[in-house]
Amino acid sequence: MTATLNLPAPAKLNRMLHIVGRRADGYHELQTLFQFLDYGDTLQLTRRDDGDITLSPAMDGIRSEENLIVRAARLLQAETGCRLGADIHLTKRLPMGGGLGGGSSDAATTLLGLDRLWGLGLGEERLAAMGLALGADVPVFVRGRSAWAEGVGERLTPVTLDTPCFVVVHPGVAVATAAVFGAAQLTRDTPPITMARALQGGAPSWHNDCEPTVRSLCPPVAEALDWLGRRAPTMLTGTGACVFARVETDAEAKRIVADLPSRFMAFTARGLNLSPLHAALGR
Ligand SMILES: C[C@@](CO)(OP(=O)(O)O)[C@H](O)COP(=O)(O)OP(=O)(O)OC[C@H]1O[C@@H](n2ccc(N)nc2=O)[C@H](O)[C@@H]1O
Ligand SMILES: Nc1ncnc2c1ncn2[C@@H]1O[C@H](COP(=O)(O)OP(=O)(O)O)[C@@H](O)[C@H]1O
Repeated sequence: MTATLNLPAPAKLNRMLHIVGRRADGYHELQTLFQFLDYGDTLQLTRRDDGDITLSPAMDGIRSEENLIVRAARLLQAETGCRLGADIHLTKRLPMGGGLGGGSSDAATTLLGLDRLWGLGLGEERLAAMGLALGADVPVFVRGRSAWAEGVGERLTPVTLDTPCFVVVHPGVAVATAAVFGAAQLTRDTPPITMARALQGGAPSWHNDCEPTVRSLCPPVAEALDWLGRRAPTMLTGTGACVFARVETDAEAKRIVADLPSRFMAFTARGLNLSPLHAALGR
C-alpha cells in the first residue's frame, strides 16, 4: 500500500451568499453557491505505524492540537479505532481568515487522504458527517463538487457553474467569522429562493449579504472591493477578507494583478466544478 500521498487542499469561493435566518443555537441559516479554485494548500501525508500524528511546519498562532488537520486525523482515529498514524507536512498558501476555506479544506484533505492511506474505505457520507463536526465548510470539500448549500452549509446539492478565471485579492487583514455573524447591522432576513432561481439569474444577479457589514467593520476590505470593483464585477467571498472578480481572459487577470497596490496580495485562479483533491484521488 502507498506510504505517502501528496494531495491538494483547494480554496473555495462563495459565488453568492444569502443569510435567510438564524437557528435557536445562534448559527445563521445560509443559501450559498460554493465553487473550488485550482489554487490552494498542499498536504503530504506519510503513514506511521505507531499511531502518532505530527504536523510540520508549525503554524503561527495555532497550537498543533487545535489545528484542523490534527483534529481531523484524531477524529478519524477515534471514530474507526484505527491504530495507524501519520506525519503531515503542510504547504500553506491560503491566507487564514480569508473566506477561502483554507482550514476547512485542509481538514477535508486530511480526512480523505488518511482514509486512503490507512485503507479505511469509509464512504463520503461518513466522512462528510465527521467533517461537519469540525466545521460548517468541511462537508463541501469532502464532497468535492460545486454545490448549492443550505442550512449552515451542510445541505448540499451538486451544481454545474461556469468556470471563469478569477482574480482574488487579499487586503492583508483577517476577518473573524464570529465578528461578522455577531454584528447588529448584519442582514439576516433575505427571503429564501430556490436553487433554480439562483442559477437562472447567474453571476450578474449574485451578491453576498455579509458584504456591507464587512465593509464597515474592516476598511481594508472596503478598499479592496472598491479597487478591484473599478476593474471587473467584484464580490466578497464568505465573511472575507478576500474579494474576487470574474474576468474574461487570463491576460486580463494578469493585467489587473500587475497593477496591484503593494498593500494588497493577489492571485489568479480558475473556477472548477470538481475539486482537484477528488481528481487527484480518482474519486
Ligand atoms: C459563512 C462561511 C461561508 O463559507 O464563511 P467563511 O468562514 O468561509 O468566510 C462559513 O460557512 C463559515 O463557516 P466556518 O468558518 O466553519 O464557521 P465557524 O468557524 O464554524 O463559525 C465561527 C462563528 O461564526 C458564527 N456562525 C458561523 C457560521 C454560521 N452559519 N452561522 C454563524 O452564526 C458562529 O458564532 C460561530 O461560532
Ligand atoms: N490548518 C488550518 N489552516 C487555517 N486555519 C486553521 C487551520 N486549523 C485551524 N485553523 C483556524 O481556523 C480559522 C479560519 O481559517 P480559514 O479556514 O483559513 O479561514 P476562513 O474560514 O475565513 O476561510 C483560522 O483563523 C485558524 O484559527
